[in-house]
Amino acid sequence: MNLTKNVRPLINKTNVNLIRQLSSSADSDYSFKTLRVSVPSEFVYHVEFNRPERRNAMNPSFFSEIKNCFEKLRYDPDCRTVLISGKGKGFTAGLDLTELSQMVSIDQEDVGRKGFQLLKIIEDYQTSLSSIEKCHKPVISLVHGHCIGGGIDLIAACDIRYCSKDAWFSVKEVDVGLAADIGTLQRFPKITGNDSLVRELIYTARNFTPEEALKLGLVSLITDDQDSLLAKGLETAKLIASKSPIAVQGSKINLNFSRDNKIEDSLKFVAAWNSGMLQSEDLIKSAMASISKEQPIFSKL
Ligand SMILES: CCC/C=C/C=C/C(=O)SCCNC(=O)CCNC(=O)[C@H](O)C(C)(C)COP(=O)(O)OP(=O)(O)OC[C@H]1O[C@@H](n2cnc3c(N)ncnc32)[C@H](O)[C@@H]1OP(=O)(O)O
Repeated sequence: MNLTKNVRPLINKTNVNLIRQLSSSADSDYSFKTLRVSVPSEFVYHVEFNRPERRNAMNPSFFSEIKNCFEKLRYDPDCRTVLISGKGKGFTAGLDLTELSQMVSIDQEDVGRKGFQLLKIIEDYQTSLSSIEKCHKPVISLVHGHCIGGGIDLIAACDIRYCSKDAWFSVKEVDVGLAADIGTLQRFPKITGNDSLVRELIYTARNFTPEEALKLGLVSLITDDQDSLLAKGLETAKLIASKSPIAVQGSKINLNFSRDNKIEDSLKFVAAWNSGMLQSEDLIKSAMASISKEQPIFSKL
């Protein structure tokens, strides 16, 4: 028996365009210069890099807007999950290279003072990308075309990564004369668990393919094209958004804690966490819905 025969696909190519048309822009709190934020479905936010003419290169406005955007999303009760993608030919070309030359030509004679100014810039950029990891809502990055340098730093701070067949990746920092300093060296090895290949990719800065990214565990899905990438991302986001926000956001917070701490400490953390959260109405609601096979409706969080 063909079990899928009578199941209508949630999303297909034709209604991807419909999704684009229907997705309403987020309210004015989310208006930015380098990002476009929309709401393609209830509780699902879509953050799109919006400098296609510069291949979505990451300039100072981009870093400050990413931080503002994800700090807002963190506590926005209308948001339960976030999609990130790039407008135009690719995801992002990484650091805006015109910035790099400005950064090193800081108007200070003294090397120590120059160093402290650079320290602030690096810390600000780190804080910007860490705001994605600190956002309580699961963040799904959707990579098409190029994902270079700072792009790897950024997707490494996301929860889930999908890409399309045309994607290509490069940890490019060594080629521009620096050790990556805003997350790749810290997060990428922990995501992939293949120290040898990770080091090869970092030291050589060579391009790598979606297949290699899949084998590494950097991405968990490759789609045929950008439309199906968006469709698949939205499908996963909608599924996550239909679950208890207490359970999903608690899971993200505990996964991140466990990654950075010992098992014994993480067990203590989740025990303390759940001694509060198990008292939530979401627990009974979810359990009852499982028995009655009905779709539960959860209050905003
Ligand atoms: C404290 C800081 C920590 C952060 C460190 C991060 C480091 C990094 O990210 S290292 C990686 C830097 N990026 C690169 O090396 C990529 C450079 N760009 C490219 O290789 C190509 O442009 C690309 C493959 C992305 C796209 O190629 P395509 O043929 O499609 O387009 P182009 O004609 O090359 O580019 C179109 C215009 O965009 C400008 N542009 C592209 N990338 C950047 C960039 N990274 N920074 C600034 N501007 C960029 C390019 O100059 C073109 O502009 P125009 O000629 O005025 O049209």
